[in-house]
Amino acid sequence: MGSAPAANVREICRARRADGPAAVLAIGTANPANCVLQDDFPDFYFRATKSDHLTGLKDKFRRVCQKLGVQKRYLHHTEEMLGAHPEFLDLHAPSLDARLDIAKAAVPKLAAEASRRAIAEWGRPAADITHLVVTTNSGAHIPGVDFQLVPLLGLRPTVRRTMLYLNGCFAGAAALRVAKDLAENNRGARVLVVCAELTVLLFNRPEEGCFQVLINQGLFGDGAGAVVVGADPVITTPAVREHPLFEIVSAAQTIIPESEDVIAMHLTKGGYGGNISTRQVPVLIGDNIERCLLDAFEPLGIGAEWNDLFWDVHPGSSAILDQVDAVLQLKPEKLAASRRVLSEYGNMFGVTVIFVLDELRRRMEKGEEEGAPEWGAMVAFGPGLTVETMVLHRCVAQGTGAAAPPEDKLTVA
Ligand SMILES: CC(C)(COP(=O)(O)OP(=O)(O)OC[C@H]1O[C@@H](n2cnc3c(N)ncnc32)[C@H](O)[C@@H]1OP(=O)(O)O)[C@@H](O)C(=O)NCCC(=O)NCCSC(=O)CC(=O)O
Repeated sequence: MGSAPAANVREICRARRADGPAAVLAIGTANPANCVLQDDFPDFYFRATKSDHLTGLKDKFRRVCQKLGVQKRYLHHTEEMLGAHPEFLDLHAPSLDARLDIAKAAVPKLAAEASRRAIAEWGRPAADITHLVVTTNSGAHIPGVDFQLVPLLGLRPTVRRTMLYLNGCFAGAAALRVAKDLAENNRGARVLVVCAELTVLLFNRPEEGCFQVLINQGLFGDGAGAVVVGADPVITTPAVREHPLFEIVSAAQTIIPESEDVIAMHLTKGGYGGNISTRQVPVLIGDNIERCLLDAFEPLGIGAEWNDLFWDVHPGSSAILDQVDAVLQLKPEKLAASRRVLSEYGNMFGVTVIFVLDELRRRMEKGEEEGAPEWGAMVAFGPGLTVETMVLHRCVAQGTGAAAPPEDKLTVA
């Protein structure tokens, strides 16, 4: 077989790339049924862990719970489940296998629920998904959630899967970044991004002197988010047309220098161990966020008037959002979507930015996003201290805000 001249190979590569930018075509979310109210949670938590005698610690936990910006969360684990696993209440008992078994069964189901919603909104058959990018911190299985999702969703066995484990809270943004590259470099690709988290690996009994346990129990929630990403929106039939919501214009990731131990977690025999330097995290984010944003926006020639943008900031806690507000001098409503998601669902690791994107879309459709900004930023934080930055462009609404592309931007499959 003769080799093609170099120029032809370049042509072939070019022809395989999409014409336009990757865009968010649909979003789906899901949570477990078990809803816990933050006001009731200290009573539940200290009762379920047989720790009611630690009255001082319970009072402290109550104070911490009030400071996080969370009012409600959804948790897969229930009092009955904890009752069936006394080993979960002992920081030093081996419980990893049991926790992983729970995650193995439950994460794919929750991930599938969010995915089905995204695919239904997208309007095309699941078999049209060409690539699957799945991310979770809740599990360590091979084959993983990505593999389980293929039959659960009716995806093709040839769907090209990428599984991202243990990316902490930047997992959702990282998966979207990967999806952008896949969509733009494979003409016609339709990438399903799925992010799912359960906190059963984090659950532990309160202990004097262990502040991290209090943060883990008070802040994090369970959920799944799914996004269909693709370039060059398509009309498959007159009745079915893709509706891009946000174009993903650029995506970047940065390590904050000397931050290796700021957020560090690892699997232990008792579930997740590790530490989040809760006092340092907001400060470091405040010190670095503007530089990350300037690096993202300046090359695009977009002015850095931060109040002219819409914002999807990972709501790590209200202290983090307050710091972002203060440094960027944002108007109070600018982080409303992030604050609402934190309040209603807690910090769901990488899933949270997908919920915020969904909330932003809803606010835009209802005309609640002041000034209807065209450009926006997604900012996510995670281990080390890593910052993911994404520049988004809202696809301008036709009438309702349910964004539809102009006819000349549509291609027919
Ligand atoms: C922890 C906080 C809620 C504390 O809030 P404030 O600072 O406003 O309140 P505060 O100083 O009065 O603290 C409330 C109580 O907690 C205690 N306290 C606070 N920080 C502490 C610490 N690091 N160690 C021990 N105790 C601590 C205080 O002494 C006080 O106790 P007393 O009441 O007894 O006096 C906040 O600092 C915060 O939200 N930090 C960021 C949280 C975070 O890192 N989120 C990211 C999650 S990770 C993520 O999102 C990404 C990922 O995982 O990848």
